[in-house]
Amino acid sequence: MSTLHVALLGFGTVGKGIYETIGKQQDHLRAVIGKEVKVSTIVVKDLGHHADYQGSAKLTTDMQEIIQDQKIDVVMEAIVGKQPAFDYLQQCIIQGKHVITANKEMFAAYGCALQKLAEKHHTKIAYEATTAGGIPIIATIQQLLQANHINNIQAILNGTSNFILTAMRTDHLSFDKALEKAQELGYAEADPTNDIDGHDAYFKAMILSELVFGRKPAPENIQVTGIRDISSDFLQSACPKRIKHLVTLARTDGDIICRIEPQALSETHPLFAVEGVDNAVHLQTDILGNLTLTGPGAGALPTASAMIEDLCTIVKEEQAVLPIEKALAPHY
Ligand SMILES: NC(=O)C1=CN([C@@H]2O[C@H](COP(=O)(O)OP(=O)(O)OC[C@H]3O[C@@H](n4cnc5c(N)ncnc54)[C@H](OP(=O)(O)O)[C@@H]3O)[C@@H](O)[C@H]2O)C=CC1
Ligand SMILES: N[C@@H](CC=O)C(=O)O
Repeated sequence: MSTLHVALLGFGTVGKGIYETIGKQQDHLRAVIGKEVKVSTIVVKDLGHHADYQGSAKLTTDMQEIIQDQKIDVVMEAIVGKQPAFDYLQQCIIQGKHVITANKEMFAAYGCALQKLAEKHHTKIAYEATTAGGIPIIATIQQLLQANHINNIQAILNGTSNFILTAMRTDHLSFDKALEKAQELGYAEADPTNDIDGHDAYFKAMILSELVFGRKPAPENIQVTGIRDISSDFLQSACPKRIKHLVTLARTDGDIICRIEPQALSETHPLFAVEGVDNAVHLQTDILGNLTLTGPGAGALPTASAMIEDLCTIVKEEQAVLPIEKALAPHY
């Protein structure tokens, strides 16, 4: 049986989740894609953070060990920020490697450029984990858009914010205590201001906008407010409504509008019951009608799930294309 060689970029909450899940799911992966999946190299920033590492993959800080290794088929990226992630992934694609990313900040800025580069080099780029954690929202939208138009999206896209708002309302935790808990559970970003000030939800909204509408909203049509100033008293006073950190993305009169802000939702709203770390995306489509997907929006395993699903899709798409290419090849 042949081997699929995988490299990991990042070995924090998400990187470790991928590594452990690939290890545990070997038999299942072998059955699904017909290959042994081997993580051969892991790139981190500081080896000192990994003194207790005992895995079999090589741990290094030198990205060239991935880029120059011709055996590596797929690079799964889970590091932080736009750079050096964008440069690293460009170099991987140029070397013919497939790329899977969870890095929404980088992908919101450079997703289109990476997709074009991947097309040019006949490689694949997958980004399910960038948006709504483990919910297969990117694959669902890609499937839906073949026949439908989506005109309006309402969503909860930040697990940390939803976790904090829920814990403050139901467990009467202070804002700081709830944030601390979200950090311990691996939900929050390295810099949690991205979560609580709405930047993380903004990155995800931009990724959805490019996918659904083919472009981002004009800057004057984007409004972002986080949850930093919300108090327990305010949450209680809104009852029986619930305050949710809501993303609204809509096409109106040729413009795309994006609003990200706390809103009081009544019991009949499709996102009213989305609690804790869960995310949800409510789509209004022209043919299907309304569709709501809900599920874990952050954390090691939901994110690993999204990235390993991407891995399987990439391998299966390759396997489907190869026989066609062979059949189309000239016979001499
Ligand atoms: N946590 C979550 O629930 C989710 C996270 N994401 C995204 O996944 C990515 C990773 O998140 P998470 O695992 O939580 O973050 P962590 O902070 O837990 O881990 C980040 C990892 O990236 C490594 N790293 C950072 N900068 C560099 C660099 N310049 N070169 C090489 N390695 C680097 C760190 O190395 P070292 O260990 O040496 O410090 C660490 O291993 C982020 O982009 C995040 O937005 C997406 C969906 C969900
Ligand atoms: N920090 C993010 C992690 C997943 O994208 C969140 O809380 O949603």
